[in-house]
Amino acid sequence: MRIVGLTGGIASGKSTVSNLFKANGIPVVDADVIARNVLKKGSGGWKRVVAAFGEDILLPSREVDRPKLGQMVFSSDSKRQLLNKLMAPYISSGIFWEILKEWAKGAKVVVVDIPLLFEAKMDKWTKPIVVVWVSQDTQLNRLMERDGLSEEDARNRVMAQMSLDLKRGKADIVIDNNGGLDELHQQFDKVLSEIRRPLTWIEFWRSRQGAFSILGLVTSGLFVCKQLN
Ligand SMILES: CC(C)(COP(=O)(O)OP(=O)(O)OC[C@H]1O[C@@H](n2cnc3c(N)ncnc32)[C@H](O)[C@@H]1O)[C@@H](O)C(=O)NCCC(=O)NCCS
Ligand SMILES: Nc1ncnc2c1ncn2[C@@H]1O[C@H](COP(=O)(O)OP(=O)(O)OP(=O)(O)O)[C@@H](O)[C@H]1O
Repeated sequence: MRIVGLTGGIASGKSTVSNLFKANGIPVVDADVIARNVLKKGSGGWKRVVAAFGEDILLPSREVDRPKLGQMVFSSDSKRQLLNKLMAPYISSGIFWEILKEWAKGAKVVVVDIPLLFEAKMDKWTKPIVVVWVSQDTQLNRLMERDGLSEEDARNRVMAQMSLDLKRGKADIVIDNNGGLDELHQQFDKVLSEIRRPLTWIEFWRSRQGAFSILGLVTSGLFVCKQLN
């Protein structure tokens, strides 16, 4: 199986690109969705985060007040690192299980959309790595517009991540998303054909089909040996 890493910065356009993958029949594992489930009321992650940050971060429904927690962690490095440390094991195991589900369904290619792919050092598990890049001005403008944030809050969120220029340097494929959606679609078509190229042998052996082939080979090898003895 080919595990494609999709990353970028906040509001650089990862979800827009992952929707294009889904529309083309490629399954996407979304780390933001997994992280949201980790904070669902009563879950293990919720308990650890409430124990560390206090009940002040809860709404009357006892769900986490996400904007409030966001305000806290994006304006304090130490609080953000604490939240990352508490949630990381749940997020990485959630990603692992979602990939395993796709493997069991027989997917040959899966895209994992992880905003903090490099920061969390998960890049070693994915190949190729696609970075959705925009200039900092475009990023801030799109973030302020989409989430209704002040410039200061938007900057805090952008600064909480590795710079997009640094991520761009680590990419196998770069999507420049500064232009309009038409330009994005044109670049996406090229990325799609790259992602769909035939699997390498290693990727094939990692797929469900490959694993069953190995099992079949080993079983028939054992059978032949038994007949010879
Ligand atoms: C702080 C929280 C509650 C704020 O929730 P909110 O609904 O406002 O934002 P949302 O979850 O939609 O995230 C939006 C974007 O913020 C960025 N972001 C989220 N968490 C972090 C973080 N810890 N460090 C840097 N950037 C982050 C990502 O680019 C993400 O796509 C939430 O982001 C969270 O639980 N973060 C910690 C989990 C995490 O690391 N998520 C990233 C998945 S790898
Ligand atoms: N090429 C484009 N032209 C204009 N607007 C765009 C383009 N690409 C994305 N956008 C808009 O920019 C905003 C951010 O895009 P998107 O939500 O896909 O980013 P993201 O990287 O997934 O963000 P996050 O990290 O917060 O999940 C959205 O409002 C989206 O509609």
